[in-house]
Amino acid sequence: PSTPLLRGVNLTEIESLALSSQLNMADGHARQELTKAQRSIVDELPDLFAKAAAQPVDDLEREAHRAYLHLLHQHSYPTRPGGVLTCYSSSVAMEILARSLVPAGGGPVALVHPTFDNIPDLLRGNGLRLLPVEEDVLHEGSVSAAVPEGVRCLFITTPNNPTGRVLAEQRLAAIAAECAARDVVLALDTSFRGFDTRSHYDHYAVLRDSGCRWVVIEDTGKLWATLDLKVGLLASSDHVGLPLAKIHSDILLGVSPFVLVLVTRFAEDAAAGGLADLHRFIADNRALVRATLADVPDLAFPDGDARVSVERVDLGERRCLDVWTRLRQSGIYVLPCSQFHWADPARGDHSLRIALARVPGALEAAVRALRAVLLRP
Ligand SMILES: N=C(N)NC[C@@H](O)CC(=O)C(=O)O
Repeated sequence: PSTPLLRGVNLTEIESLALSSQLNMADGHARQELTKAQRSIVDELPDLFAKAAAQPVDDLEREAHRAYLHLLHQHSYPTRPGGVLTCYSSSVAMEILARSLVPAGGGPVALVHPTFDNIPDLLRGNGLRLLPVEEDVLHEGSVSAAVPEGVRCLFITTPNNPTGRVLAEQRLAAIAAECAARDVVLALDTSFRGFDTRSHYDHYAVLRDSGCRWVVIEDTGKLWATLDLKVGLLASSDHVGLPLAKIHSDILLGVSPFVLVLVTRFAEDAAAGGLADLHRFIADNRALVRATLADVPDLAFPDGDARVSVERVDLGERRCLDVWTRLRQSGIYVLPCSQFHWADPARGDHSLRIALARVPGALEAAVRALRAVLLRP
């Protein structure tokens, strides 16, 4: 049986246990130090606050969309009114999408497997049935297998969490064409795309050219240590045929213009070299984890070319719950992977996920403690 003690507990509940720990390597939020350039943005906050108060919020929203999406080379995003809805977080955007799919009727939602469990939880919480689509089926092989028969929507997290796997441009085009032919809504969660330049081809141009009905969820919250001051973006095709704007209005009037201005400034700094620096920072932290654990027997890193801000560790015969529990006794937190395998949790019972957007010193201390636990029988 899967890790019984964590049965019925979701990943976010496990992450919340770690929130006050100095050695929290659990959640995928950005908790590294601010760079010098980012600190100077924070020093400007009083002026940014005044700017946010003075300018029309429509302008600030358009500026934030453009700064963030152009940073990631997404030049063809929809600019029509309501084409990109701004939310407090990507999970709020996810909830709006899930609710909008319900009246559409039709079959289940096909969802990439594994992926972060709040996605299946939000979909199921709205009464939708789910069909898992394994990453290998999604990324390779016949396109018709990637779009199961009778589904109303195909939902893909790319880059995926926790694997970091990125949907290639040609594959996206092929899947989008299949969805167009079968009138299946294609939904992408691209929350981790900031870390991986392989996901910086213009997804919106590919989706637009395919003619399919599509939705994309973006998240500014994973990249910069802005204390979760962030926005989620809910972009959609003009013929998506889902009541996204209506449900969005049920949930919020709008996000804080102050957060919009902050996101714009961080995105501008990222475009001026900050994003490349962040990529190097995450790569160095990934190398630190792998070097520190290099001499531990019966251990592997299954996502060899991952670039996202998390790293999965395959524990061999060891059970993730045992390791997680022993680490927690020292106030150190990582994330067990069972719940990522939302359709078959046992497949995650022998792996952990380590957050990489952390202060290197803290990360090293946590991974050294993990090494000690793994070396002790
Ligand atoms: N709404 C939720 N559940 N938020 C948690 C999520 O942001 C954590 C995450 O995505 C990760 O740890 O990979």
